[in-house]
Amino acid sequence: MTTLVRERRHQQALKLSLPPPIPASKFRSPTNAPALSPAASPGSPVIENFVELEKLAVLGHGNGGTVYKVLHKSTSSIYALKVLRFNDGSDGVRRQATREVEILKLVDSPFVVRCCSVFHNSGVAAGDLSFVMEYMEGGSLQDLLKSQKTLSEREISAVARRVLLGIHYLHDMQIVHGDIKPSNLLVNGEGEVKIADFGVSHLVEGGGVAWNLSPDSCMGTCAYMSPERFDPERWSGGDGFAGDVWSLGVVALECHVGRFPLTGTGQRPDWPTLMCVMCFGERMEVPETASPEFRSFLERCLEKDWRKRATVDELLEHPFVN
Ligand SMILES: Nc1ncnc2c1ncn2[C@@H]1O[C@H](COP(=O)(O)OP(=O)(O)OP(=O)(O)O)[C@@H](O)[C@H]1O
Repeated sequence: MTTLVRERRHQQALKLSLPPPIPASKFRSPTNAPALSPAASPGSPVIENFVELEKLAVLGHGNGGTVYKVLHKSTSSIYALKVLRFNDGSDGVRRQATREVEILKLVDSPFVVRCCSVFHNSGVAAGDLSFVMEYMEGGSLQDLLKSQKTLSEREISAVARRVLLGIHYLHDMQIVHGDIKPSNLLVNGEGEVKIADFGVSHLVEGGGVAWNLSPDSCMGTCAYMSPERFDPERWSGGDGFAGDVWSLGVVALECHVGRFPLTGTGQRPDWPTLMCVMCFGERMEVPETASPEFRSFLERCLEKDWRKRATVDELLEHPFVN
């Protein structure tokens, strides 16, 4: 039996690419018709049979699943394979998987990690569901922060711009990502950041998103969730879209300070602590070490009242990302 070991990445410092600004208008796609099958990356084959893949290493573990580095034998191309396992009673994981498949079938953007194929019951584990995805060899922004601790404002600006373009694309398709956080922002070999993981995403059908949230139902971390998701009564619900902007603000601030920014040093971002941060005090503190443009960007993302928070369109025009 072969034992797969977790791949050791980042032995050399990873560099984020700092591309020249991309005109936002280039990626506006209000009339984009959804694709009907999972999007393959341009030029890459659709993988039709699971046996064409050979597992090489474990890339990471998430809620209910494992991600492997795999080789597509006939083309010698490398992909990432995410396997979600359904044990008896794991309704949450099943719901997550169904949602993820529905949404992956719709998306095709340079700012979103591409899914090439989906397999049901591939035999990796009982009742599993597997996604073959574009391999992001730089790992996640979380991995990058572990090795580099902080990013420069130029790097944060490049990350924020790509995430905004990705969120813009998704929102145009009425998709709320709902889980923007460092471990869901992946980096490819060119240092480009893309959005991944649609496990808690929603397709909005009129009237916004009704999140069913409680400390128990919150899958993964709640740390990047917006005030209106924590306390819908106080903030009158929210439309879902503004929550992605809040999460981006938390991520950008984390890249600057080098640790989760909404709680004190060493304090766990658990439900009661976060609830206090969201409910007390009017404004989020942004550090004076940030430049005026960055401070202004953060303040517009971290506006507690979602109706006053910046929209993605507004942020795409903000000097910090231009
Ligand atoms: N396409 C990919 N290419 C390379 N590495 C990946 C890819 N997708 C995921 N990974 C790695 O696998 C890890 C686990 O990913 P997964 O999406 O299962 O969970 P997560 O986002 O870390 O956590 P959660 O399930 O709580 O959202 C990621 O943190 C990342 O390091």
